[in-house]
Amino acid sequence: MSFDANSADPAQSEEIEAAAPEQSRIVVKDLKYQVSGKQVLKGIDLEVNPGEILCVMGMSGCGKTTLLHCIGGLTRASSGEIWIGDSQIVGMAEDDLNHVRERMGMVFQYAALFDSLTVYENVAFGLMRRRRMRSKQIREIVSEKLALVGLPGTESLHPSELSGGMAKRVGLARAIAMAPEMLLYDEPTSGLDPVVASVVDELIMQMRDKLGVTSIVVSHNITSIFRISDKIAMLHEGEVLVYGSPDEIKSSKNPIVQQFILGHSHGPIEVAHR
Ligand SMILES: Nc1ncnc2c1ncn2[C@@H]1O[C@H](COP(=O)(O)OP(=O)(O)OP(=O)(O)O)[C@@H](O)[C@H]1O
Repeated sequence: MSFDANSADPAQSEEIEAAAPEQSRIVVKDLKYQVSGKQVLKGIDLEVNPGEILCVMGMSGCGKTTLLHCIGGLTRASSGEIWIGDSQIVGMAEDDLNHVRERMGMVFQYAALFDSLTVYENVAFGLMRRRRMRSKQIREIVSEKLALVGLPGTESLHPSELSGGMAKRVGLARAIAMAPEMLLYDEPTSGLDPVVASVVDELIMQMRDKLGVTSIVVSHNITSIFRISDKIAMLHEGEVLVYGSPDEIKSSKNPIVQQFILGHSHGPIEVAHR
């Protein structure tokens, strides 16, 4: 599978070139989220440099998805700051937040496709709503993105005809069709066999390497995390337990970190060096 950034739609390429890299820096300061009397996020501090991949790992229920949804503007944090470039989105008015959301793509844990729509209509959904594009142009983008995720020619299928892995990849095609500056992934490889998981890993890295996309990936997949990340944060009970490069995390002396890595790894951990 290959990806040719030059073959991307010209309108999209212009948009990417126009986007200042600093505008895709993500900074989280003392972020708190409380719901039903429970303090889910207890003061998170994180930073993702433009064009880097941050992987967020941690035990089930530690707050990873909540953090991702706060950053993506889907969940309103209780307090603290989230900077997307020079926009601080905690407490931001809905209209302004919509503009920031348009710069981010979300890949959801369960694909979140519309069951009544075809694959084509699912991937084209955002393009038809947000851009004044000719239908020929939309068809070309959809076909290009489906090929990119390894699903060429699946336009006419319905979600019920897709395997879980295919549905995830359609979800990814839908997110990248919008040429986002930032991509937020929730468990992009869960439920996928190792071969398809490594294809998804490659795609995430291609989005960084070819298009400079800034990414946050919530994952339990240790092999994948150490393969793709520039930085890793481990959350524990709503707090950042450790944050650093893959090498730093791998050599952390923290027993919770070591236990998590060993318990979730299915072989030797390879740290990729760019
Ligand atoms: N709207 C909500 N109402 C009540 N509890 C919530 C809500 N949102 C999150 N929580 C609670 O916050 C905690 C963290 O949830 P979250 O989904 O962020 O965890 P996670 O680390 O992503 O877990 P997993 O790895 O299992 O997906 C959980 O205990 C969850 O039940």
